[in-house]
Amino acid sequence: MSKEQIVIKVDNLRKSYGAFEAVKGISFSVKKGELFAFLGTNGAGKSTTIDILCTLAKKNTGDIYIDGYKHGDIKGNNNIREKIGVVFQESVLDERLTVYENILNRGQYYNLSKEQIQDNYQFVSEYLKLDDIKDKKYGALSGGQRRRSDIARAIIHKPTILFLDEPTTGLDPQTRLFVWEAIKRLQEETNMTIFLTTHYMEEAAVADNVVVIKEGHIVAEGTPDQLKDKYAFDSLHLVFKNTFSSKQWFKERKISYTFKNSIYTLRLATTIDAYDILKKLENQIESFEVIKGSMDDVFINIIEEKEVIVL
Ligand SMILES: Nc1ncnc2c1ncn2[C@@H]1O[C@H](COP(=O)(O)OP(=O)(O)OP(=O)(O)O)[C@@H](O)[C@H]1O
Repeated sequence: MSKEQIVIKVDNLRKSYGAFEAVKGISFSVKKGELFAFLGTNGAGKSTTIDILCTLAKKNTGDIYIDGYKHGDIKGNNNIREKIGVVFQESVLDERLTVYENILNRGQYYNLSKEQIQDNYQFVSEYLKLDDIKDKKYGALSGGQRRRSDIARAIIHKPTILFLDEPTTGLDPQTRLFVWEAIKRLQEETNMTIFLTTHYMEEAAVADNVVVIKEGHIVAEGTPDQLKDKYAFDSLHLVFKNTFSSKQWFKERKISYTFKNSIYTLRLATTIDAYDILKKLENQIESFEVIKGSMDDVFINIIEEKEVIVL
């Protein structure tokens, strides 16, 4: 299937809790097979939006299409549930059952045949490496093992779209990497669309597309590179030898900088521009560091409403 096919289309979605409007008319679309990162500060409206898309909560107004099905009526919502898998922040597996039993039960919920469930189990077990935990009770698992089981359960019916609400929060770095690699493999090898919320910007940095919401409004969207161009910058940090009159040097050349804790910071259009400056100053420098603009900068600058002007 074409990468350009739209699998999620949201138009002017609104959701209120009583008098409080949590989602204030957002519109966006997600293409088939992409890793889509839905970002925002705590309370921005991410979980509310996911709950609505997954048919677990009602919207107030707005049009939503998921994998071609219209969201909102019973038939459309039932069709949508067949096409999606969801991993919530809080686990929904039965603590008293084994991993295998939990996943099998879920397969039965989708009316899959025994053979189909077995085939699909092999598929999810390979991606989430379930062999060593298959017969363990879910309640006895570590946080990382639970996450692997949660994801496996969510994809036992091989959905078109997998919704992941902060899938790696609370995991140690090694487990986080393991879970993350499984998610990326699912996307790349099976063309599953991944709809992700995360507070880890290094995960957002490898997304195909990013939407950032703040207080229920979309405040930025684009590819990570597009967002970096607009909201982040590369910089050069310089520490000079005591003998060098650095401020005078910059003033004469009309170069802007910030100065803090003996470090001069210069904004760069690209990291290569550091080379020219370093060559001119090579005998005066005590130390230097070239720093690439990151998704952390992007997120902070978007939330603080600072667009970056490269000097
Ligand atoms: N059931 C509810 N009743 C009333 N207000 C709610 C309810 N659920 C969420 N809210 C409010 O709606 C807003 C959006 O919440 P939501 O959980 O969607 O944010 P979020 O972006 O997912 O945050 P987090 O990153 O902390 O998970 C918040 O102000 C929250 O307090």
